[in-house]
Amino acid sequence: ETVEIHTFQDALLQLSGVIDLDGLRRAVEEAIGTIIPNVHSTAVYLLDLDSRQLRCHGNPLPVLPDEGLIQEAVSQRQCVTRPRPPPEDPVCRVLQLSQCEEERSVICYPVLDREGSELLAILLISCSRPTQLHYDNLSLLGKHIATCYSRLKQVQMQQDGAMSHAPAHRQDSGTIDTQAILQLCADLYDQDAPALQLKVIRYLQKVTRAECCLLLLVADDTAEFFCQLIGEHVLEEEVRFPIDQSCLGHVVTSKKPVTLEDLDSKGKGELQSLVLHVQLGEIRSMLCIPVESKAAGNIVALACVFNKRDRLKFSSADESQIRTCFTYTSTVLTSTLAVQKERKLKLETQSMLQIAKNLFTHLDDVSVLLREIMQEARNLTHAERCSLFLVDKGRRELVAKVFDGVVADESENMNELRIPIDQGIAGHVATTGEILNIKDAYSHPLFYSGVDHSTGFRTRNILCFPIKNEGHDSDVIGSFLMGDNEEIVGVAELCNKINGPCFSTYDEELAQAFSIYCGISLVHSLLYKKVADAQHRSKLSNELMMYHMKVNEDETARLIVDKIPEITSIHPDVSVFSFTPRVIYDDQTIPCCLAMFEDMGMINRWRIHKETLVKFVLMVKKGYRDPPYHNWYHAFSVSHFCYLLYKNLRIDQLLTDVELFALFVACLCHDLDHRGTNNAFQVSSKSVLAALYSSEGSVLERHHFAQAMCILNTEGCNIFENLNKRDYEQALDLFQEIILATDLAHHLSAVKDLETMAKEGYDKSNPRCHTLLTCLLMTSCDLSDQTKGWGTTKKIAELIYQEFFRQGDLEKSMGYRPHEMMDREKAFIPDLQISFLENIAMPLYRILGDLLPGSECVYEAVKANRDTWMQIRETAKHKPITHGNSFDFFKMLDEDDDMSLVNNGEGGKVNH
Ligand SMILES: Nc1nc2c(ncn2[C@@H]2O[C@@H]3COP(=O)(O)O[C@H]3[C@H]2O)c(=O)[nH]1
Ligand SMILES: [Zn+2]
Repeated sequence: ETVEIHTFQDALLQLSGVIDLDGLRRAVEEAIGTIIPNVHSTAVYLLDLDSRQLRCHGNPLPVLPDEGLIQEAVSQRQCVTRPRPPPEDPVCRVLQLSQCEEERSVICYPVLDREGSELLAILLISCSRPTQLHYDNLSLLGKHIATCYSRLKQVQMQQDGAMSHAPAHRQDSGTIDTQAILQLCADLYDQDAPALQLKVIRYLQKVTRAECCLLLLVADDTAEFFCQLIGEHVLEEEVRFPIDQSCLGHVVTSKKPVTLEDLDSKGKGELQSLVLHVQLGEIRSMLCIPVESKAAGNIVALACVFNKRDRLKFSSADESQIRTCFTYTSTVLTSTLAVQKERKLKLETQSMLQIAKNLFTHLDDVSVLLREIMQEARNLTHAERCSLFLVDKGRRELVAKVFDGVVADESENMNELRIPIDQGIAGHVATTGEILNIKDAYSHPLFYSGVDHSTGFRTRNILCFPIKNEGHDSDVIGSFLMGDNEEIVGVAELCNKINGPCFSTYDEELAQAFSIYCGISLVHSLLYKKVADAQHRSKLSNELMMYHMKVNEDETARLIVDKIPEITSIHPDVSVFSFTPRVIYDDQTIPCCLAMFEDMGMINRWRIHKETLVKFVLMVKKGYRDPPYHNWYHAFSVSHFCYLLYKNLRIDQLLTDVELFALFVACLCHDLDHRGTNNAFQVSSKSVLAALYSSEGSVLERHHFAQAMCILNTEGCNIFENLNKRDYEQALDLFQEIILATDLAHHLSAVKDLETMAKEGYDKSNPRCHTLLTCLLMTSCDLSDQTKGWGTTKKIAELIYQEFFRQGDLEKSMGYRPHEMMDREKAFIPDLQISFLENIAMPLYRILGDLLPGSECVYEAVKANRDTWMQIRETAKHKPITHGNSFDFFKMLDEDDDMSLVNNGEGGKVNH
């Protein structure tokens, strides 16, 4: 697209250089070729200046035929397009169309003069499928043709006049040499504005016999003069200065010429310094003529000629020479300048894009990013050096991050360059937020030459600009608050303009744009670093944890090699509800877990590698700490109860495979890394876990889940790894949901719904029923110690209260008053247990019994334990508690074990 636009622009520029109708015709034909890529043939008829006929030199029909399609367009004075004109239409002959080329359209485009009255040209084009863009470009071309045509007409009229009134080749400065000016026009084909101006300047120097000519161009947008050449000397960097501060400024408004005599000494001085670049010597004479744009009527440039040769003064003849010259050249000049401006803009946009690209590619390294940005800034503004300081809010200092284009090495913090925030030029910019463009550093009151003295560098001029953070969290980086959300995060300094006297307003604009990019990049990069750091830290702590959880390699190897035992070989009663897994020895718990996975068909169903499973279960076991109750034995017995449900109640017919799998794995993991204190304690003691999770509730349960995920994410431990994507996502979601449901608070909030479900019956097609049932089963597993014989129940109560009282003691030491249940001075265990069983456990297993016939015995076992507690309460009433320690109660119970009343023969066997 852009390539086409450029060639079209070039084609239009060609138009301004033509000097006769044939040239115009050729240029137009070429332009049409760039507008419409698939043009087949064209014919351009132009109004002949002498015969006043529309003619096309070299065409089979040199005079425009007045019939058919052409006649239509001419009479309507509008563009006409026909898909397939009949062969007898003369347009076919003009365009040399044969009948076979049927898919071609013919465009007949009339070009009118600028007033819209006279027909100047007819463009005939045969092409396939023209688009709106083509028509728009044709209309643009038409306007250029009209301009060019009127210019040619004027040239011819003057030529005729010159021919008849004056000898053609006299180099007298009083007469206009039309041949020379025509030659100049023909030469103005350059696309490069300085080259073009050079030709005009040489011409003017010659015809006015001036030693030097200067073109001051007007930049409307910034109200500046700019100048790309002085005499024949092309400047490396254009010179710019404000129009209203120049002695020639009023020429722009008055549109009247000015001579040296009209200027005061200050004005003369200004001009003298302007021509310093060329060896001109003292200015003796000068003539300045405003150049007016033909289109808009505003002043587009000033042409100044200096020092007429032979010590003469410039005359009105010189004035008319200059004016005539610009009659023909101003259009070309302005359009070339416009093209050049566009190019410069394009370059700027490209470098900005480059920076934006850098912003993303170097986001991970702030120092590289800063260096890249500053280098780009330095290149664009042609600065010798660049530095960047960041604000250290705490110390109220500026810290050099990039100095003289070199990134400050972070390891050499000792030599870090720091300056007070309110000193020097950088300090001023940092505190005021203003951009400073200092033309002469040593004469500036804020400049501190100390750095120059120590580095040996000589600072001439400085462009210093602030870097602002707009609308970001100021905690991210140390920034200096300016009020109104505007913060200064740093200061950038560019030193010594390379190819010019000082930094221009154009450089200031660039700096402004850079400032924004720098701000965005910095803030984002630092944010990124913060996030990346946090990620690293969490990864590190995870690694550390996993390192300490490292399982015994011999044990792992043995378990992998050994066959998974038959579940019944663990214990013959392993599948009956009354069996308590706590009688299984510690070294048999892992084989038992493997056997349960195997017996439930999960290893096969989920394609779990034996090695992975072994590692996983070992890691889980290691993931438990050793508080009295919430230890690995708890997790193991909870999982065993899940196995019992599967074996005795056929829950696999109510739940999906994934749900069952997730439930069993959740049982194993549900209390991982329990610290023997409850959720309330985490919050009141402001533990790290509370800091992480208290806003979402179920603090411990969230931690148990997070720990479980750490294990799953450990190399070679993910037992879910072979699930397909859908099952995998579902399994993890369920896994989380079930672990979170082990918070008794969650269970209590669901009791109503559970009772309703028990009454209405389980609906396998209702997802809510699935959720409720899995939660119910999970809680049933969690409290399953209560479903065993008295010996277990008694032992568990001992463990639980040991844990509870430890928490109570801790709370007391921290100055809090513990809950009665956790206060060894206040708790009355039989009451508490009866209350727990009646309010929580019995209703729970009641619902289970109602939903799943076959679990009635479970409820009955809980009830029996409750009854035993009631009997004990009666006996205990007659025995006072010693030393105010409730825990001594268990000593008393043990002594009473002889009383066959409470001994069902299991008591002595429970190990854990
Ligand atoms: N008072 C009392 N609470 C129990 C008993 N068994 C389990 N719990 C509580 O029930 C909770 C179930 O979830 P947790 O394992 O996190 O913590 C458990 C204990 O707080 C018990 O025998 N007595
Ligand atoms: Zn538990």
